[in-house]
Amino acid sequence: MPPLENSFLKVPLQKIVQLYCHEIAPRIPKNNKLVSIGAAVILSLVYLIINKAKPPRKLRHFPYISHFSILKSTYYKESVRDRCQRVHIPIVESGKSNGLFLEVTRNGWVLNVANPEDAKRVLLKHDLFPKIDISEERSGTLQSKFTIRPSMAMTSGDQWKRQRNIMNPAFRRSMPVKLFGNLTQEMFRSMENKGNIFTVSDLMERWTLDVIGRAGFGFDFNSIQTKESEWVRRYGCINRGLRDPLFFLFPRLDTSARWLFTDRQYIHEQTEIFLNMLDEVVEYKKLDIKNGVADSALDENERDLLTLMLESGEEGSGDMSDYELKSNLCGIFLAGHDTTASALSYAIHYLAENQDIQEKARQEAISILGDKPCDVLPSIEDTKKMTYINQIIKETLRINGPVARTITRVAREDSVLSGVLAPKGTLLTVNMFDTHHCQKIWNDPDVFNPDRFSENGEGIREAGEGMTWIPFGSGARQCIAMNFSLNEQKVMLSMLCE
Ligand code: HEM
Repeated sequence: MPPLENSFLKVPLQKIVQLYCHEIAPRIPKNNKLVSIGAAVILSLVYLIINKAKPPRKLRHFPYISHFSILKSTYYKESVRDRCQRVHIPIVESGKSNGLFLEVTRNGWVLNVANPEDAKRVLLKHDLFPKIDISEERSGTLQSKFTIRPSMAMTSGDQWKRQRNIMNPAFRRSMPVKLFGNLTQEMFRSMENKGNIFTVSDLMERWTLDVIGRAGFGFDFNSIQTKESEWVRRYGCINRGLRDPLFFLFPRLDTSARWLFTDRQYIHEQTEIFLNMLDEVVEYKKLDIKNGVADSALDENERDLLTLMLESGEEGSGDMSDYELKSNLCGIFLAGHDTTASALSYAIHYLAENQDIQEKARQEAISILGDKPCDVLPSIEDTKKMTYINQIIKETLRINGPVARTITRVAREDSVLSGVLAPKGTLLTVNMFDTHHCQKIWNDPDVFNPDRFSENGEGIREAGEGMTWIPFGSGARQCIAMNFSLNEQKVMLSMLCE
């Protein structure tokens, strides 16, 4: 199938030879060997570059997006979402692609899967489509120190299964709604006396950082109170380092050439300090459990995830080394901080834009929490009653979910998707953003409408043939903290609306 943009890339070798023989060679002065060889070399190079810009032969039956389009996107600093909207959606809706198309990434050509039926196949068959292993290629980088192996989110097969078995019970038991509520109150208090103008995304980032520190391993970043605290600065510095596109695209710069970048060296030092702090926290938690004093004053669902994970290991769910534990804490941090902060910021944005929806949400919050002048902390039972606020959260995650596509998978065998062969070794990603914005699935996909998720709304089709609403992925590798995050959001939004 032809490329979807820039047909100049479709240049077969034959054409290049013809071009040389008919157009260039006759114009070269006779016996000028140097010019002839030079022209031939330049043309061969052009051919090689152009050919490199195409997917490998075994994948060329899929439509593909050219390198040029990626370069353009990078040049204009387009966000992943804007890029999906501008480039992907027309392809997905064109009818030519069946929601399957190739795009080049730093891992190579990746098949984007943006139709619900194939998404279901890829996500449910996680043994056939495991996550790719980038640990070796990224070894020694900041990314590998903080996020990659051996954390559960980045492993596959038995290593993943063993860790998930330990973490599942911990996430099932943990639902610290009191903590969410207390921190929301703390946020309201911190807003008093600070004028009337706030940057919502900043507030949400600080709130979710405190939530994840306390709920993750009982550590108080104190970010709501002050941005200047030592640990907030340190974590901010690491986060900045992880997002730096230069080192992300060229991992070698982060290892053998790091000596050239003093700021990068500083970020690595800060990361080491952060990781040492986690080592100490794990040590203390283990001692507390041994001495029987771990969070004993708290309700079961309010205890931190690290304690619950350690207990779950002791109760026979399996073993996790200290290194794995630490790496999972980092994973929980990264997966759980910005995601929920972004989801909440967008929810608040849509509520501000749609006053009628905001009023309906407020009425629901009042009917559940009451209308007293003081803040009421929602209980787990209360969050279950928040049907309309839940619809708002689901619609926000559909229209602007924080995770646009899954981590890259690899086909372990020849597989057939929508009747087309994806040979063994094909890299794939399920593109949630595209699925969530496809007109074939959703009416007016760019309109914010929480009623899609009412009892008879179109969003309920997710339970049907394929997977149409998948902001948390699906199957065995679905986000382990989906309920945790949904309740976190319900507590914040209901208290804010009330
Ligand atoms: C709105 C909030 C969130 C969204 C939209 C979200 C989305 C996702 C998605 C799409 C995946 C699957 C990725 C894939 O299949 O490649 C995932 C996995 C994961 N998420 Fe979340 N997430 C959210 C919040 C959280 C929070 C709060 C935590 C931790 C407290 C968390 C921890 C994880 C972990 C550990 C995994 C890996 C699961 C596994 O591989 O078995 N996420 N998340």
